[in-house]
Amino acid sequence: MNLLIDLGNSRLKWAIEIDAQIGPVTQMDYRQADFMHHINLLWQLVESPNTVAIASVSELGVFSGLLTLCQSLWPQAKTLVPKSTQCAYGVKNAYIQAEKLGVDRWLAMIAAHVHYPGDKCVVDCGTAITIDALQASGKHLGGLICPGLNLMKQALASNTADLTFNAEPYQTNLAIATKPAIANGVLLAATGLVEAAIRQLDDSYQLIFTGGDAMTVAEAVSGSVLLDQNLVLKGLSVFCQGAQTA
Ligand SMILES: Nc1ncnc2c1ncn2[C@@H]1O[C@H](COP(=O)(O)OP(=O)(O)O)[C@@H](O)[C@H]1O
Ligand SMILES: CC(C)(COP(=O)(O)O)[C@@H](O)C(=O)NCCC(=O)O
Ligand SMILES: [K+]
Repeated sequence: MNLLIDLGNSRLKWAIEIDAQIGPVTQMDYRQADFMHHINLLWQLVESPNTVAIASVSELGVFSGLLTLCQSLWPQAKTLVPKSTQCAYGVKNAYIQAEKLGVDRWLAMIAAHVHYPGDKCVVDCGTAITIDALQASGKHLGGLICPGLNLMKQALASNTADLTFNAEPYQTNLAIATKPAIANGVLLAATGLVEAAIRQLDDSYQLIFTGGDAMTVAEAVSGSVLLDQNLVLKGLSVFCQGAQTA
């Protein structure tokens, strides 16, 4: 049994994996004041995992706090902290400095390569939206980064006098009031980015969406899309299996 932990810039996602099957995913806001207490209570109910695998693109403090907690709860567990490298599990990193690629992007690409055949374009709609093109062979062609939906709305709210953050439903029509104008504007910024990226690629590339806003953005993108909410956790699972057979 393994514990898989994905620490993004907004949320912590974790799940138990048994025999390469990932169980229900728990999502938590780690910026809440009682977060450490809360996760401690939840993890006390988890029987000792063989491996704890952590992917973090978040602040070092949160990551090391979680690592310390895991080590105190399950001292026998092996800790796995995958890093982006030039090549792993058949995927070849396009970055000039391989280690600079976000490890969540790296894990999502590895999972996409292992679980889906053919050329693909992985779109992670989290705090940031990231896009990575990957040939069927595993060759990464490169990627793009832009602010995610929440971040775009926050940027407007923080840098203008009259705009406020809102939770208006996302639609694609032209709006006749401020709140939907913002919501629909940021959604179309995201879909426009994805559609512009996919236009640079051959028709063979399949879009695969993951991340908290995957459904929202995928629904508004034209063409065929696949949705897999757990690509980063699935990438961690690949690393756990690899470490067990190594
Ligand atoms: N309950 C929620 N709490 C926080 N963000 C949410 C929630 N539901 C959807 N979201 C959206 O999901 C995004 C975070 O997605 P996620 O994949 O968890 O990001 P990250 O990996 O960067 O932490 C937020 O920017 C927000 O737009
Ligand atoms: C681009 C990211 C901020 C995305 O983070 P997320 O939205 O998943 O929290 C993260 O993958 C990161 O910090 N990457 C390092 C820079 C890069 O990938 O080029
Ligand atoms: K992420």
